[in-house]
Amino acid sequence: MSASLRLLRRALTSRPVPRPCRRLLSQGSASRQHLDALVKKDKVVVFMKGTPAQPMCGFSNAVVQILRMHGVENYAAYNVLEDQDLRQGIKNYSDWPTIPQVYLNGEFVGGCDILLQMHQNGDLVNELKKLGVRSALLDKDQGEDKKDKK
Ligand SMILES: N[C@@H](CCC(=O)N[C@@H](CS)C(=O)NCC(=O)O)C(=O)O
Ligand code: FES
Repeated sequence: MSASLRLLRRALTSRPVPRPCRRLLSQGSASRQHLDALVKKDKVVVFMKGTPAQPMCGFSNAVVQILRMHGVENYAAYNVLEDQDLRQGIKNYSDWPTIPQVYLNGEFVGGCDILLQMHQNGDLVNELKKLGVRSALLDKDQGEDKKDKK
């Protein structure tokens, strides 16, 4: 049987093509390409419920407050409550099941528990420093160091 006949027979006899996997083929706000661009566009990116000015969930609020403690106010925040494709898409993208999600320099860092841990163990100050994002806490520590040395 010729190759083209074989293809034709397969097309006629095969079962219906399954629905495309949304995770791989989703378009628009949930496509991997779009999300890749979003997380890389800004040094600090947060996917959250609500906005930094009006968080709609305690977990998202915790991330906003931790960043605020570090003097980080000027970051890209995306409200997943306004876009259900984005809400699911970002979970698929990071393979992390919950919101909020924090990205530093295009890298997924974690949700509010991880950010809190990084805040407590000093990793967040260091990461922000590496990114060239000034941390108010770092400034404060250095100010206190200088005072101590006087
Ligand atoms: N322990 C999590 C708390 C976040 C969490 O549990 N988020 C839930 C409730 S807001 C969530 O995103 N559920 C799925 C959804 O709402 O899409 C963290 O560290 O970020
Ligand atoms: S919206 Fe209910 S716990 Fe976040």
